[in-house]
Amino acid sequence: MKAGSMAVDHSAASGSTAFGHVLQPGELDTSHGTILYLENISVSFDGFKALNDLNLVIDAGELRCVIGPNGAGKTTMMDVISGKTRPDKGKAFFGQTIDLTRLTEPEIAQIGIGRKFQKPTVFEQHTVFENLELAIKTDKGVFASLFAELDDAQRDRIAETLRLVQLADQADRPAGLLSHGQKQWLEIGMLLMQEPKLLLLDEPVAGMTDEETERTAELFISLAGRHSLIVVEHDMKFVSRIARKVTVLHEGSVLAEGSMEAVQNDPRVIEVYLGR
Ligand SMILES: Nc1ncnc2c1ncn2[C@@H]1O[C@H](COP(=O)(O)OP(=O)(O)OP(=O)(O)O)[C@@H](O)[C@H]1O
Repeated sequence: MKAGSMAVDHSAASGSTAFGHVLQPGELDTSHGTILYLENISVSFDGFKALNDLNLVIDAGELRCVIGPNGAGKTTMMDVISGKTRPDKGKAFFGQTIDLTRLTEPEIAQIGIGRKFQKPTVFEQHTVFENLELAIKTDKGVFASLFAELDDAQRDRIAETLRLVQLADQADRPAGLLSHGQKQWLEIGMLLMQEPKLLLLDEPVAGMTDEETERTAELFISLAGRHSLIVVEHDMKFVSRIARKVTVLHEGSVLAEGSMEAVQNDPRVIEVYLGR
């Protein structure tokens, strides 16, 4: 059967893209160019609105920086996207069709949203290579995973990821001996083994040296396009280095959005955040 006719046969049930690829139910549909769509999201904690009618649209392949003062709602926003916190109201869609508010945290990780928290959580006793190996085979226990044979494709993927996160020369070292920055890259590598479409990165360069920060900037720029990234960060030098579009949160909603230059010169942003 030709691809075109398949698209016609199944589109009513599962949707088809502009290029005739047939989407299975639950598969990510970014055919309209959007990977994440948040509309009027509100989250309250004991009556306090941590998010207040938040709207955010992220394009497929985009690298978006999110900044804002302490308590602006950045972490809460990441919690909503990753399923850790349920919004009181609003819409949250991954691609055109996947309603994130109906999925659990593990289901959201499974469909391709990978989250990296501020503190690295690698397996310190295991080597860098083994950490990536474990990340590939999360369905098995640690010991079963280490004794199961990797196939050639999996070995190639680990080698490619090691190169990408600049740890190829550290592959056989225990992860516990890595620098703080290297541990962060390893954890990003572990996330990449899951082939996420969207990466949520919470203060990724906190505690890094200037050189590590610069290498992280290069890494994120190289990941954009193939992945979409949302980076929450207070380090403005880093944000200026990687930013295409910046979203400024304040009191649970978007205060400003645009190029780094535009938000830096926005008097409202200067007043609540950058001028402090
Ligand atoms: N589980 C919770 N219970 C009660 N209040 C909460 C909870 N989580 C967050 N908050 C409050 O919601 C507001 C937003 O917090 P959030 O952590 O999202 O801000 P943030 O922008 O990430 O800040 P920071 O830059 O300091 O990390 C804060 O006032 C915080 O105290």
